[in-house]
Amino acid sequence: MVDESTLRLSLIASIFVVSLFASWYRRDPLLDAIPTVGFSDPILSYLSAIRYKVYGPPMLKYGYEKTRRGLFKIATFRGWMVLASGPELIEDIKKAPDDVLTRNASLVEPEHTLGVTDDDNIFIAGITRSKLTRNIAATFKEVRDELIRSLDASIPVRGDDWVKVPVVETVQRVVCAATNRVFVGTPLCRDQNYLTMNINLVINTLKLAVLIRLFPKPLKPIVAHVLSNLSSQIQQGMEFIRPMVEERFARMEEFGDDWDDKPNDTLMWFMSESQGVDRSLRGFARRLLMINFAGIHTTSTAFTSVFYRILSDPECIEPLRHEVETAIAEEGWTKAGMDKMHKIDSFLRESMRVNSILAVSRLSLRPFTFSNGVTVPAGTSIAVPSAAIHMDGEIYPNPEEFDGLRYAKLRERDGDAATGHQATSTSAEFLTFGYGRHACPGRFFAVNEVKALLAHILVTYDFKFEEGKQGPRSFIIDSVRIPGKANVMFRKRQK
Ligand code: HEM
Repeated sequence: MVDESTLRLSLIASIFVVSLFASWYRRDPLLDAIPTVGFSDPILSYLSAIRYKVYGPPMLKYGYEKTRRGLFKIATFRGWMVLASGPELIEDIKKAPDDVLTRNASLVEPEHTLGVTDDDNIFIAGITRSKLTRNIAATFKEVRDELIRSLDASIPVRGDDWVKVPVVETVQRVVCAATNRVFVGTPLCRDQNYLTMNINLVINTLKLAVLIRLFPKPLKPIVAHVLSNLSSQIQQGMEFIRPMVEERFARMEEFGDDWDDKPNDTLMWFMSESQGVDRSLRGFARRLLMINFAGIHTTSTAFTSVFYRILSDPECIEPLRHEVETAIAEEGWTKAGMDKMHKIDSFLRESMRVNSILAVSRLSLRPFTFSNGVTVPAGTSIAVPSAAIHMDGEIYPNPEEFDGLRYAKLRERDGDAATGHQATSTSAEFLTFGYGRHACPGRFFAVNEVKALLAHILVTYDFKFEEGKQGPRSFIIDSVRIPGKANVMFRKRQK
């Protein structure tokens, strides 16, 4: 008897083999005009695709240096990826309308993995850009309360003793709780099962996306249907929010747009602003999963990476503490206080600079012609090799050196009016948050949260890597650099 999982695997393997052959046939001569890093031959290009999985950043750097400010292509398991650099070509991508270059078919295949539609995407980005960002100062106190509450539970320091804390898992939980304080409020943001669901969602989605992406478009829904537990995920999300949604709808019915203790959270914004889009419980659950997906893992990764850098260079700790204490003395624990922390901001931006790999990933829905006259066919992945641009010595002096104060010094030189050096600033030369119309709308919230967490840890604890251990090696999952796991020793700060 063949069991069900063997049958599923065989089905997937057969679809995969058929689609590989199909994609060899589908090579478009338009792409021949673009230089290749690795093999151009359709069959050997699969070797390059394997190589790219292991040596992505050096291959991007090689292509960038060979074609400076031009185009090159690399074979990946989902076909050719065209890499564009230089301000003009990046501007071309930025200006292209969504029905020509879409970001929806992005790395995580949101349509298949999270069941997210184009309308959902536009709606979520809009709420993040307007409501979430405008409420950063107003919700700061809640976010900070939740950060502290969650840290206290995860770092049980007593007396002067050191305690060992697994950083990656702890940061994910703390960030998830604090962010969800603004997404769904209390008590749900403290429900450990709810947090676990959202943390696992990222990992499950990434794993599923890696598989789905191996298949051509027509086969993706079939593969997703066979492998995904999407409907049970959404169902779970619905059960968590059902009582809140029912109660809030009842209030809206009774009092209209406003009532005394109307919550100021993302679920409420979703409910109040959703005229013309799906207003079902399922729709709200799906969008909450999506915004958690967009915000939790990204923010935790950004925090963990910069925290490891600070741990690796203990001499920077005192100046950073001093900055926090000065800013808090002037502004208190507020968003204005966070805005005064230029050194912390600079460390975070520098950490994001050195960790970026690919940016502005798009898929061409129609043939797309760059301003240099080169056309790519419909169905081509296009991206910007940020790993190479962020390491270009003409843009960043001593690019290989991690200089935590790089941007703080530039801000001091250029004065406060110069905004281009802040962690949230995007440009064709700093691409961690993307660039243009779709640049991350959650970046202002995320940067503020990372700074609040870092500032609190700096002034509350002493911390160091375990005796004899150093920062763990990061690894790459599909163009995203993930910090490795490590234990960090914490104790109450000794003044
Ligand atoms: C350090 C943390 C974060 C990083 C590094 C990050 C990075 C990104 C990147 C690279 C994009 C794609 C941009 C493009 O393709 O041009 C993006 C899009 C997006 N991000 Fe973030 N993000 C972070 C945090 C957040 C948070 C906290 C939220 C929401 C609470 C969020 C919501 C979104 C949304 C809704 C989009 C889609 C924008 C659109 O399609 O127009 N992100 N983010």
